[in-house]
Amino acid sequence: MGMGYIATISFGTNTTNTDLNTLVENLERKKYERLDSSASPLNILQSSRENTATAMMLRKSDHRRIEDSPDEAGTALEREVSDGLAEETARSKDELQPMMSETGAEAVDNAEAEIEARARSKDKSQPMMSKSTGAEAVDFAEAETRFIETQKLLATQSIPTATNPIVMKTASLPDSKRKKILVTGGAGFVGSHLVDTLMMEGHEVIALDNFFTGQRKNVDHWMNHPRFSLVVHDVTEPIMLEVDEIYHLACPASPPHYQYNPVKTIKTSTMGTINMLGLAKRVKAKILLTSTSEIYGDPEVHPQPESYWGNVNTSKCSAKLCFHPFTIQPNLNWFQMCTLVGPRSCYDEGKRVAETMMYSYKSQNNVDVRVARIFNTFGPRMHPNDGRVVSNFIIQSLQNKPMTIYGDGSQTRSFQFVSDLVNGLHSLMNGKYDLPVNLGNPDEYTVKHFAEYIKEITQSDSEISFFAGNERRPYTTQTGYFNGETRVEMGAEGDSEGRSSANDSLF
Ligand SMILES: O=c1ccn([C@@H]2O[C@H](COP(=O)(O)OP(=O)(O)O[C@H]3OC[C@@H](O)[C@H](O)[C@H]3O)[C@@H](O)[C@H]2O)c(=O)[nH]1
Repeated sequence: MGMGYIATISFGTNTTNTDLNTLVENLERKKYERLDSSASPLNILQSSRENTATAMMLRKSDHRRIEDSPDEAGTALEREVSDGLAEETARSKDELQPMMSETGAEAVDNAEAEIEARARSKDKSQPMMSKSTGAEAVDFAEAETRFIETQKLLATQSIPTATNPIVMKTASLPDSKRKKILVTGGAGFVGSHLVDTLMMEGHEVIALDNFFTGQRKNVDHWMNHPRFSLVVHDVTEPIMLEVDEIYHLACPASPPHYQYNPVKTIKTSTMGTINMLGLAKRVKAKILLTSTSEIYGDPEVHPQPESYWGNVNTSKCSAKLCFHPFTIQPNLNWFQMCTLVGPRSCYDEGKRVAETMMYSYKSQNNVDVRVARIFNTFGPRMHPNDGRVVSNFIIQSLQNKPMTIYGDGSQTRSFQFVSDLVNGLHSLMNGKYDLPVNLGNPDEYTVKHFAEYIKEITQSDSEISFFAGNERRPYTTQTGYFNGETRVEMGAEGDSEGRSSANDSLF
């Protein structure tokens, strides 16, 4: 290889029939938990019926805790909480004690302090209540104990909700190892899975989202957790936070979503990235940008290594007349958009600028940067109306509606499972390699083949219909290693800093 690196990462979970089958199940909303592949970090989220039941009961009782009904402190809890719950709580306490994190301990300290303060204020305002009968004093002490137990439980696991029935148990980390991590786009499809991983590792996580495509329900299960914060904010506006790491994911990624408001999309990639880089510079945080395979444009090199310069459309749509369905929208002048610049320009050019910003801040301000170029990704929490090919075909086939192929279906894609992507992002952030890295799957399908495949596994009666379109681009990561490990293939000459060692393991 001529110069520098060719760094290509591939992952252990192939896009197998099993993955696709399970995705179908997800979209049918049958069994969320079965979606996790064995390589997935989510496999430690196994839902235990017992824990779910316990936590749900605790949640119920927690809602009635002391500050919610100060007049009934203790006695209400005593009446409401069943003996079964008391037993479960005691058992949970034993199980969870070794997992207690510093933060958990802090939460308990706070809870104890709060209870003391409330008890003191009760002494002053309602002396009769605390001192009149011994029975009430006992009630209060028991309520206090239960409240502390609840806080301990909260500090080590998520609260199941109707939309997220899985209990997520977290690890504990000492202060020295626990990081404060910002995930922009943290309530989105990929962002929320990343949040899960970081929370389970025991870090303090701030998910920042403007809810354009993200959804609160994706992080609902962390909402009462003492180490989690959700900030509703648009990255195009600056924000002051103190963090150690920034995963900058915020940007609509599905073509219909990012083309819906192209000006907003380009603002998000440019102003949003500047704002996050400014924050990283100020607080000396490491920052990872999620870029895209689309920065390669309509690639003439296939599959694409990171060293490829790309072939981005800078003039016009390549079709004579574009009827790409997602461009025909009421508030979009689709004809004008398709004839002035490439229909994907707002996204692919935006991400190219964002990458340039990352390396400018690195060279000029010494910001520690990482850049991941993400290829087509699917998995749980993908919105049914996401508009990307995987969810479109699955929904259409399940509903026996025509499956919409844009163009002749000869364009190719590789599809990666979301947990593999999250593994890759996490590894990239925690490794030393700081040049752009492709994150995807080397398995390649034509869109037509993929439609037939989905039709077959869903046993659908859908017709496969072809729409006029301008889609030619093939996206597939250049295959490096594909043996179940995350590896990098390196050029023999190494880079400017002298890193070489061919076939080094990256992470
Ligand atoms: O219903 C559909 C949807 C899509 N397609 C086609 O299927 C192919 C894949 O399209 P998708 O909408 O899934 O998305 P793309 O692969 O083009 O980009 C996607 O993956 C790379 C990411 O970086 C991008 O952010 C993401 O949008 C395209 O050729 C598209 O035209 C159809 O034929 N029918």
